[in-house]
Amino acid sequence: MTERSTNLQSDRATDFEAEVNYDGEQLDLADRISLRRVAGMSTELTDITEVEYRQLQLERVVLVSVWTSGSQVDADNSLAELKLLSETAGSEVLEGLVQRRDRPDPATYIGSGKVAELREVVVATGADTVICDGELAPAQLRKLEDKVKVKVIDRTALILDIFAQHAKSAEGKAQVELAQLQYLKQRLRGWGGNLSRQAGGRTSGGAGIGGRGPGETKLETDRRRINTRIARLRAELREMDSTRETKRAERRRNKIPSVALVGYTNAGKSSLLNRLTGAGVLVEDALFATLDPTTRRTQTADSRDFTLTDTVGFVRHLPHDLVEAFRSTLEESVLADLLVHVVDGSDPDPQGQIEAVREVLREIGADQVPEQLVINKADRADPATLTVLRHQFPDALVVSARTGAGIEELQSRIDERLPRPGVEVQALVPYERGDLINRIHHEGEFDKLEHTAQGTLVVARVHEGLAAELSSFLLSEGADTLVR
Ligand SMILES: Nc1nc2c(ncn2[C@@H]2O[C@H](COP(=O)(O)OP(=O)(O)OP(=O)(O)O)[C@@H](O)[C@H]2O)c(=O)[nH]1
Ligand SMILES: [Mg+2]
Repeated sequence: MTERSTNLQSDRATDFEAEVNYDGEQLDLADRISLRRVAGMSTELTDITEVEYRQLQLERVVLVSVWTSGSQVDADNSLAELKLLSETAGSEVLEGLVQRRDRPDPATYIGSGKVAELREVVVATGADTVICDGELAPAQLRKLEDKVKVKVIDRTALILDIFAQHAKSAEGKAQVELAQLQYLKQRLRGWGGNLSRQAGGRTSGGAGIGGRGPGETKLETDRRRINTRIARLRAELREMDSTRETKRAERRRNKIPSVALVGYTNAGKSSLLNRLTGAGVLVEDALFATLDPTTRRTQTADSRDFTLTDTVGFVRHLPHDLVEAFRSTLEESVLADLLVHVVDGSDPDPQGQIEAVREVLREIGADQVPEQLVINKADRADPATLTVLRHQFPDALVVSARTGAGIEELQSRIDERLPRPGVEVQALVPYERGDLINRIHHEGEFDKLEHTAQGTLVVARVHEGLAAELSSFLLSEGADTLVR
């Protein structure tokens, strides 16, 4: 990975030749492409043996990226991230190649000279997969695959695969499958051409990709079946969303303020949730460890309740299909009273992460929600980077979920920025209504609390609902003196 392919060319040339001979023409291309069913299709649609999905057996991979803009450092960071993503998907990264171009080659993504070099690297390293850092058109994937003679996938497919591996809840699984099917549907013709058994594949010299006659019909059938499945998944997701909506509505009724932890994948959102609430949420040094939002009820220092939700992490160029599919999950953030935007301060490009996250927030319509920036991993971040970040984002807080540094400050900042209950009340609450005092404790804010012979005398700010319940115990203006 650190070594650029250009260094490899000379000393591996002989291996390359041997491999080429061994490899022959394209005869075993079909063998290298293994297939799998789309997850979940087997139960309901047992008859769809044709709808097969290229298995991402990403075992030994070579990464390829086209560097169109930005600095060398940006290009390296981007490739480093692709490496992390690939490893998260369970593969071993053998080599990384970057090509500087104005724009990706329309035919093969990388230029033709680089394609030959890539083929050499693939042969020399014994890679079985090439992963391109971008979203490639189906025709580009196919052409490149023809040339390098191993499986070629793009960043989108890689991210979809990671999500598929990590999804745990029924909702998460349905969302991932929906996104995969959307992706597959657009590529069905292209991939069908490469994979299609009934059409005889390329080697038969037939009409090829999505050819005429029965082949075409087959693709159409597949597409229709995929559409049916998509529709069913959408309906299921709507159903699940209504359950979530019921919970949300209940929180709204109780006026419990909500905070959502958002941020780049691996920034430390789950670690912060654990720090702030003691919840035992999965923390992993892996991308997209969290796919299901976890909501915990917790309290501010003055025991006001609020909810804290851990959310799915974002990444640069998050596939649009995924954002669409995860919309209901992501909506947790749109409806929050405050976003705690967690940034990994030890990342080589925190600013880039912040920008990528804000872009997704805009896409889902959460850019209107107040945002508190939190620079995490202060314990291992470079002090110079932290200085720059503090300067650039003066309102940001610098914390470490690991050591606990800055956490108290974060707690009081959350407290400050949570919406305040709007109605000021003065009431004399009889002792048998201790439940109301308790609710003010959790849902409102006391200014004064005094135990008198007649009951508990309170001056507090509460939400309208609670104010209404307190209405029979309210004191008139004149009674103000009582509390002084
Ligand atoms: N050194 C250090 N490591 C941290 C800190 N906070 C989190 N980590 C580590 O960073 C990794 C990712 O943490 P998570 O809390 O899982 O991150 P996340 O944002 O929830 O990640 P995803 O759910 O995958 O998007 C884990 O290995 C944590 O132990 C910190 O303050 N300092
Ligand atoms: Mg997480």
